[in-house]
Amino acid sequence: MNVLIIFDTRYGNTMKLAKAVAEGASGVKNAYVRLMRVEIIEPEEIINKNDRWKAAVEEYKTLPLAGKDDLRWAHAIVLGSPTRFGNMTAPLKMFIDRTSSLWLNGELEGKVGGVFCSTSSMHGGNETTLLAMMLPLFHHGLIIAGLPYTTPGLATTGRGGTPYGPTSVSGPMSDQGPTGEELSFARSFGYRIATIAGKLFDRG
Ligand SMILES: Cc1cc2nc3c(=O)[nH]c(=O)nc-3n(C[C@H](O)[C@H](O)[C@H](O)COP(=O)(O)O)c2cc1C
Repeated sequence: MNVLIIFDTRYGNTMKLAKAVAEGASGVKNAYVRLMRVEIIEPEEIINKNDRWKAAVEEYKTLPLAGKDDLRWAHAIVLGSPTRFGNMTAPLKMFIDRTSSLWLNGELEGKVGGVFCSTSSMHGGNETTLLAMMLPLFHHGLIIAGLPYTTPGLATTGRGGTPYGPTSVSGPMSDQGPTGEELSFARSFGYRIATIAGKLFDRG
């Protein structure tokens, strides 16, 4: 069974969450995991002006670009994004907006979906970004899974981690974390997504 994780990042926080989601998903028997990126739309000189963007984007660029065939390949599709004004980033939205042909044919219907994100502030879009990312997944007919409150620490977290999906709160300089607990939520989420996809699709 195939798990596709597509995400965007600039400071690297969402990338750390994405790797933890991938790690969790990989722990499920018969799970094949692809960690993929979307297009970078800023000019290189803008990225290079910020040393931390530059370092994170250098690593991000080594990941393969996601395309429509990857979406077809997947039994579970997980989207991750930094929060931008309470919403996902433009490059991730642009990627989604190019999937109309799949939507027309209902090609993604019945697959498992999930979302994760990173914000600077606790209440600056942590949950709205997750909900916004769910909307196109619903339009495509995916079956959305979140993170249940039996996940250790979720009911008491003072930072990231929501029942809608894992998150991190990176602070005003975007340089804090993800914490060990935020990463453990991301791993649990990846494991859960792959487990559900396995139950629905694994015939092995
Ligand atoms: C243009 C822009 C808009 C942002 N908007 C928000 C926001 O609405 N709420 C928030 O908490 N953080 C906001 N941030 C901060 C990022 O969401 C935060 O730094 C996040 O951790 C970045 O994730 P990344 O490390 O994966 O790039 C914004 C950052 C930028 C550059």
